[in-house]
Order: sequence, then structure tokens, then C-alpha cells
Amino acid sequence: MNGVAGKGGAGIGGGGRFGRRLLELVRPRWRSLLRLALWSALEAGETFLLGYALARALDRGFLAGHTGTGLGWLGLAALGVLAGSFGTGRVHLAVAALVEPVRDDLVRRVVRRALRAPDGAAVSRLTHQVEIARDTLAGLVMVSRTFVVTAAGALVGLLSLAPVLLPVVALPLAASLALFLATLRPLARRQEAFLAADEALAAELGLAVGGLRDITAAGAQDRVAADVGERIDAEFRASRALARWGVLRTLAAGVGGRLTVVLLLVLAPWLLDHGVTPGAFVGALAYLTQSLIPALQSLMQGLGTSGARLFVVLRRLRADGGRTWESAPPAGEPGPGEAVRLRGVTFAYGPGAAPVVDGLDLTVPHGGHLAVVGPSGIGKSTLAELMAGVRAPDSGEVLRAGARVLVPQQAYVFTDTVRANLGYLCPAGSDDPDGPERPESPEGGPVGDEGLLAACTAVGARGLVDRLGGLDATLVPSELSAGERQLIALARAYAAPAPLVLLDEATCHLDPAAEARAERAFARRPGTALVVVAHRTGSARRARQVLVLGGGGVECGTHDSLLRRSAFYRELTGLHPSLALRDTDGVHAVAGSGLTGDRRHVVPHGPVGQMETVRDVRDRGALGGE
Ligand SMILES: Nc1ncnc2c1ncn2[C@@H]1O[C@H](COP(=O)(O)OP(=O)(O)OP(=O)(O)O)[C@@H](O)[C@H]1O
Repeated sequence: MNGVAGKGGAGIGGGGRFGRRLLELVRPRWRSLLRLALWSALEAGETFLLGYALARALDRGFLAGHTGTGLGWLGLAALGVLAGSFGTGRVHLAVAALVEPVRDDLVRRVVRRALRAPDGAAVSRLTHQVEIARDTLAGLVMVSRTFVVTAAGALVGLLSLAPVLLPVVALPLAASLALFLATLRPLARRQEAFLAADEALAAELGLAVGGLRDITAAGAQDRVAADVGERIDAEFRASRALARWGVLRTLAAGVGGRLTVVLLLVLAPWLLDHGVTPGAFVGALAYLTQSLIPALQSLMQGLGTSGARLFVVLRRLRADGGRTWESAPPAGEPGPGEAVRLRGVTFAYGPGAAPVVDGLDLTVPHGGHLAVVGPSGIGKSTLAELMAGVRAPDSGEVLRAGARVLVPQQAYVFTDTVRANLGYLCPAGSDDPDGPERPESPEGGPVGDEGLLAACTAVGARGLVDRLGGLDATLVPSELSAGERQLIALARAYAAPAPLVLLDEATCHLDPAAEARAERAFARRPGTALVVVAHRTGSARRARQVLVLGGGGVECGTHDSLLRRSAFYRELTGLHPSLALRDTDGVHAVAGSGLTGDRRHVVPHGPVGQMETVRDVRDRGALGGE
């Protein structure tokens, strides 16, 4: 998520910046603005007449015994109301002409940005934030305009009636306005925090909904529900904080307005002694209660709610963390040529637990092929999950260049057609020309039936698919062996448009030849970085680099170099250094302080050098003692 509250001190209190942003929005529509100003002038006339005609009606009409004159002034005020209402009708049209194009412009920007860099928060931006921007801009234009028009009409009226009335009425109102402006900045921060929480919730829900099948398959409902629940709580807290500041602001505005009326009434004898006529006094009271206070309160309401909202929404829509859309680099990407980079990654299962991964630095380049080996329970799967983003590090960061697919040991298949099972990670994995736009395969072409079959052939699953009856056949999970399920999962991963493939013992139920074929297929797939949590030494031998976990830390190198220099690796694989054929090292993945965890001695087992721990073997009664 992007920056939240209090970031960069660019709150709405920076009125100049807000004004500039508003101006930037409305400047291209100056004709609409001009029309707005002209129609607003009619309303200013109405405000002026309200107090002035009332004062004259009293002083020269009713109080002087000339009822006709009084009624005449009141009639003039009524005409002013009619003219003002006509102006108000036109004003609404002018505001719409000003605001609707702004909304269209924002929608265009959001859509363009979402197409370039899709994320879950785009939904919130389109459906929620753009509408907020449109409504609040309209509201803001209306209340600011009304305030300016009313203030102009009322101030001219007060001056015309008796200049001494001007400071008595205007000064307290100005003070109240200033006091209110001081609350705007904290309010804007709360507003921004609320929107950030809203985006975070939208993104979390988007992820959860998109991955419902995976979540169910992996039994992760509770974890996902807890994550979503956390976001909902955060949004609730943010909205409560926002409401608290809203209440404070409303109190300030209400008290400020009402006190001005009290002041005028208290000063009434003094004013009447200093040349203010009773009519002028009533006129001033009318200006205050009928025009100025309502206009001021609307302005405060508008600025406090709409203004803060608009400011924050524009910041979030137009710039993330202060960077404009155009110049923002894609966030969290590794360096050029790198498929995934881990920087100082530390992870523990729980706050009190010893870290399974501790300060690990690791880079896998595009086209790289890394095998991860180590004794059982050392953290290989945890590392794969961190690289895939299934788990988030406690500290450090994992940067990936694009999509990734993690194939776990327990292959997930479901009752549906073979095509649906294979194309599951390619949302429109069929040749239906009317179907939705399809993702591109790593080679650049769309993934259709041919692509799915080619993936099956590559990983050695074509025979199985033919036996099942082709892509249209129904796949019944219980009718497949564990190895066959793995073949389907491997073909699915191969067809997926993901340049980073992580196989976590994903071939453990295949025979060594089938395993070798599948791994080679991924290693040769163009533009693919392959990480294999190795089950057999063959996987390590095939990889360009091997990451060894355990034995006091981590080591990285080629299979051959590790055989020569690492006793732990020899022990792990059960191979002799004389089996090292090549003479290259070229370590490019380096661990920092390394992985820690439950270290156990490892013994070779079986003709293919399967890696098993002493405890594993002891459990089967083959070996005793350590
Ligand atoms: N969900 C979990 N909660 C708590 N601890 C866990 C969890 N998953 C794994 N661990 C612990 O983290 C450590 C690393 O586990 P991990 O599965 O990553 O090891 P591994 O090297 O992949 O093991 P194996 O080769 O047996 O699959 C182990 O000590 C394990 O007990």
C-alpha cells in the first residue's frame, strides 16, 4: 500500500498547494467558470436586497407610518429572491459543466494507470475515489461560490446601512473561520488514513476473491479471514478517528456562528446610540442569520469534509506517495536481469520462535536454475514460500520481477475438465475467440489449447492427458495417482504466464527419469527462472547453482564445487568429491548471516541418493543412533 497518514506534511493546511491543485483542475474550463460567476451575481443582488430592503421597509415604511412604502421595499426584496432563484438554477448547470469533465478526466487517468500496473486498489479508485472527487469538487465549488456571493452582497449591504455594523459582524465571523481552518490539516490526515485503509481492504478482498479456489485447496480460510478481518478493523478505526475530528470541527463552526449573533444583540444599545437605525439593525441581523451564518457554515462543512476529501483523493488518484503516475517506477522490482532478489530476509513462525530464515540475501537471475537442498525441517519450503510471496518476511524484502508459480508437493487438482485443470493459472486458457483477453505465455503468445498440450508434452504429461481422453475429458482427482496429479500440476505451471517457477518437492512422486524430464523442461523454458526444492541429488546436479541450508549456515555454489569444498554437502548427498566433474564455481547467490534452524545430521539413503535425516531413517528402523 501507499503512504498513509501524516506523510510528507502535505496536508490540506498547505492551502496554497490545495488551491493550486484546484486551479489546475478548473483552469481549462474557464468559460464555465465565467458563466458561473455571472449567474452568481444575481444571487449576490438577492442577498444585498434581503437586508437593505428590510431596513428601508422598516425605517422609511412601517416605522415612519408609510405602510405602502414598506410593502414596496418588501416587494423589491421578493423580486430579488425570484431573480436569485433563477440565477441558482443556472448556477447548477454551470457547476455540472465544470465538474463532469473533471470526473471523466480522472476516470481516464485511473483506467490508464490500472491497465499499465493493475492492482486491487484500482477498483476502489474507480468506484469510490473518483466519485468522491466529482461530488466533493461540485460541493466545494457550490459552497465557496455561495460564500463569496453572500459575503459580497452582505458586506456591501452592511456598509450601505451603517459602516459601524461591518466590524461588529464581520470580525467575529472571520475569527471563527480562522479557528476552523486550523482544524483542517489534522482532518485531512485522518481522511487520508481512511482512504488508505479503504484501498488496503479493497486490495485484500480482491486477492482473496481471486484466489478462493487456492485458499480452499490450501486450507487457508482462517488465515485469509484473519487478514481480511484485520483490514476491516483498520478501516473501522480510521473512520472513527475521522468522525471524531469531524465532530470537533462542527462544534467550532456552530459555536463561532451563534456567538456572533449574541454579540450583535449585546451591542444593540451601543449601536443604536451611534447612529444605527432600528431598520439597519434588523437588516444587519437578517444578513447575519439568513445569509452570512448559513453561508459560513456551508463553507466550513464543505471545506472541512469535501475540501479535505478532495485534497486527499486527488493526492491518491494523481500521485502515489508524492510521485506522479507518469514518473512512478514499478514498486518493489529487483535489479535488471534478476527474477527474484531477497534482501536481508528474516522469518520466524511466531514472535517468540527462533527464525527459520535469518538475514538471507539471495538472487536468482532470469534464466537461472537454483536447487535448494538441506535436511528435513531446515526451512526449504519456508524459503520457497517466502520467494513466492505466500509468506511475508518479518524483516528484509523479497523483490520479484513479474508473476510466479509455486508448485507444492501436494498437487492440487479438481473435478472439472482436463483443460480447466491445466489452464487454471491462465484465466482464459482456451481457444474461444469470444472469450476474454488471454494472458501471454512466457514466449509471448497467448496460451490456448495448443499451448496447454505443448506444456503437457514438455513436462511429460501428454501421455497421461491422452489416456484421460484429451482436454475435454473430465478429471476426477481420486482416480489419479499422486504422481499423475503432480504431472497435471507441473503442466499447469508450465503453461502459466509466470517467469518465476518454484517447485517445492513437486516431483517427489515421479520416478527419477520423469522428474529429470520435468525439471529440464522448466529449465529450458525461455525467460524462466527455476527454483527447485530438491528431493533427490539429481535435482541438485542438474541445477546451475545449489543453495545448501544447514550445517551451520548456508552455502551456495555449483554442485561440483560444493562436492569439493563442503563436507556437509557431501554428507547430505552421500557423494564423493571424485564425482565432481566440472571445475567451475561462479557463486552468484550469497547468504548473509544465513539460515538457522533445527540442524540434523543427514545420511544418504537408497540408490538414487535420496536425502533423509537420521531421524527419518531411524523412524523406519533402518539406522539407530546418531
Ligand atoms: N506453519 C508452521 N508453524 C510453525 N512452524 C512451522 C510451520 N511450518 C514449518 N514450521 C517449522 O519451520 C521449520 C522449517 O520448516 P520447512 O517446512 O520450511 O522445512 P523443510 O526444509 O521444507 O522440511 P521438509 O524437507 O521436511 O519439507 C521446521 O522446524 C518446521 O517445524
